[in-house]
Amino acid sequence: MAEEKEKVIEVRNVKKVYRMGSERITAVEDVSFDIYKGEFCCLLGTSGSGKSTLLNLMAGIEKLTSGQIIIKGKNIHKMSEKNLAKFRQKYLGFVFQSYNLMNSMTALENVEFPLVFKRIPPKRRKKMARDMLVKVGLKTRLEHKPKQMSGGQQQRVGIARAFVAKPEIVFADEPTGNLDTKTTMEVMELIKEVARANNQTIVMVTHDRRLAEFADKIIRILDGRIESIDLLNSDEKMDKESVEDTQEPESFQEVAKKKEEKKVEKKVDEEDNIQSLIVTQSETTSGSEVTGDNELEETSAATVESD
Ligand SMILES: Nc1ncnc2c1ncn2[C@@H]1O[C@H](COP(=O)(O)OP(=O)(O)OP(=O)(O)O)[C@@H](O)[C@H]1O
Repeated sequence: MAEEKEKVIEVRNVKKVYRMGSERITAVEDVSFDIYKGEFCCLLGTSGSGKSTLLNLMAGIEKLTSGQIIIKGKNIHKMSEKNLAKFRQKYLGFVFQSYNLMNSMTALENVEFPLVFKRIPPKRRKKMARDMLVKVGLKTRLEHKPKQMSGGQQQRVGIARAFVAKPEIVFADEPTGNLDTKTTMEVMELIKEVARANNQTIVMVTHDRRLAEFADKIIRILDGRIESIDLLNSDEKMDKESVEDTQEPESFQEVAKKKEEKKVEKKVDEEDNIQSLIVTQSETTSGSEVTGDNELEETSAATVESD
């Protein structure tokens, strides 16, 4: 719940239309809402409802068709690419379903990443990255590379990376979509706890209404429009009876649970999994900004390694 009523994100009459040949797909239609400092806000909807598009618009990754997105008083879609990139580095953090870690780098180096942009001296940023990894329970995995860690551990590294520079806002797109039920709950608790400790604002996309219950505010998206906005507090959880099922056939968590029940040993090749998901991620996110950020990250990776 927001402790101060400072508006950090204002979404005003936002519309996004994709053009595919002669076809026009309206992914987001006339969406308006506000998010306040310290709020944990969830965009909840079925597959194809437009929630990821909305998140990407809010992060400035996708271009608007019309409307406005104001973050910390700035109309982000009026910024130059360069200023937007700087703005993102200063105020925003990201957690992705596919972790998006650099496979050639250790956990420590991955978490140092955003601190390089902030020009924090190597010794200090190493300490900050280390402290953050300890906080997320990875004290014994500092020198491990992503493929030497489980999915849950990799997502903890992803969370440490997103939060280490203490960004005011963290965007998370299905952050637990690739994890089993137990790890999902641990990761959700972790995100919530870290954000609470620093009064950070979270905007999370999910199709899973159980995960939405971690939020203070649930914005339900249906066919690109807002269906409802619910405010929750810790004592007042969503009335499951009144909540319309999100109609997702089976979440990753449900599948994982069933497999656990049947005592099926599941060995996932993490490296292949991450690579294919990263490809999916880059296929689903469009726009030159994404490419720009990746280039930026590659550049800074070299900086980390050369320090
Ligand atoms: N780059 C694109 N080009 C054309 N249509 C797109 C593009 N990205 C998304 N869409 C369409 O916009 C709509 C909303 O997609 P979006 O990815 O935002 O939904 P979502 O709710 O996040 O779904 P999911 O949970 O499956 O990721 C869908 O109909 C989708 O097919």
